[in-house]
Amino acid sequence: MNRIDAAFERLRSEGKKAFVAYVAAGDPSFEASLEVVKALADAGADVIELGLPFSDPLADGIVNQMAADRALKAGMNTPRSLELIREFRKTHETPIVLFTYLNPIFTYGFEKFHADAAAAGADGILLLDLPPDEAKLNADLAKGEGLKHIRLIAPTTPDERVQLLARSGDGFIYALSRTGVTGAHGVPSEGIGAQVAKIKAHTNIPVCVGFGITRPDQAEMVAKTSDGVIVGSAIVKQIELNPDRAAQAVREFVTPLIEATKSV
Ligand SMILES: O=P(O)(O)OC[C@@H](O)[C@@H](O)c1c[nH]c2ccccc12
Repeated sequence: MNRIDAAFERLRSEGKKAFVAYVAAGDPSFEASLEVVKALADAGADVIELGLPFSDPLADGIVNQMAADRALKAGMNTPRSLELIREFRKTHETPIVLFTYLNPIFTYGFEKFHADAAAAGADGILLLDLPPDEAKLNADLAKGEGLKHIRLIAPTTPDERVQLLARSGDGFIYALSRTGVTGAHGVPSEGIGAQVAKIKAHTNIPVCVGFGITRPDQAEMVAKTSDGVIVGSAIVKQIELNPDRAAQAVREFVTPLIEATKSV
């Protein structure tokens, strides 16, 4: 069974909510990033969203932009990102969603990318700038390789597209807590519960919420009204601030966030 499905099945049977952690592959270096990803898994993250660094990350705020930049400067690219997953898989089974934009995988080659990502040990893909209407090829390739195709739904997504996205969703739905780019600005509001309910009217797969979650009290609030909490920039900021002890800093930072998510 796909590791993402297995993780959510386990969480459902335990009555627990998911903690999904995002970092950029190769930030601040290949070796340090591998330690960070392992630290996230060891701290209890249920799913790791691994960003394949891209030079023009249009949906990312400054913290994630700088992380992608650090990774690219350290020599990260698509083959090295897949290599990082392969290394991680030697010791860990935590599911990995490979997040990126269309350009890097267009350059790499769609077919080769899906096949190589699956062979490396990825479990899902999230292609930010690929709308569902244009996604047939990638969705079919993902399916053929046993990869979950994760869909994003924004607060501004019109109702008929919420339905389309929710029904074509696979693994879990990523619900954005607000509009704009990734980062700490703009905290999630209680209104997110209504958005999650709207999505759940069309699908039985889990709905996780991300964007702007930085503190345990926010994680707890979001966990109460959804199936999982996604945190990115706040974790990435720890890498930025502690490049020489990134894994340890990340582990210390996520532990209370995971506890808050699991307290619900
Ligand atoms: O950084 P935040 O606000 O905690 O949001 C999660 C986010 O970083 C991660 O899921 C992600 C990284 N880049 C993205 C681009 C679009 C959507 C989501 C993402």
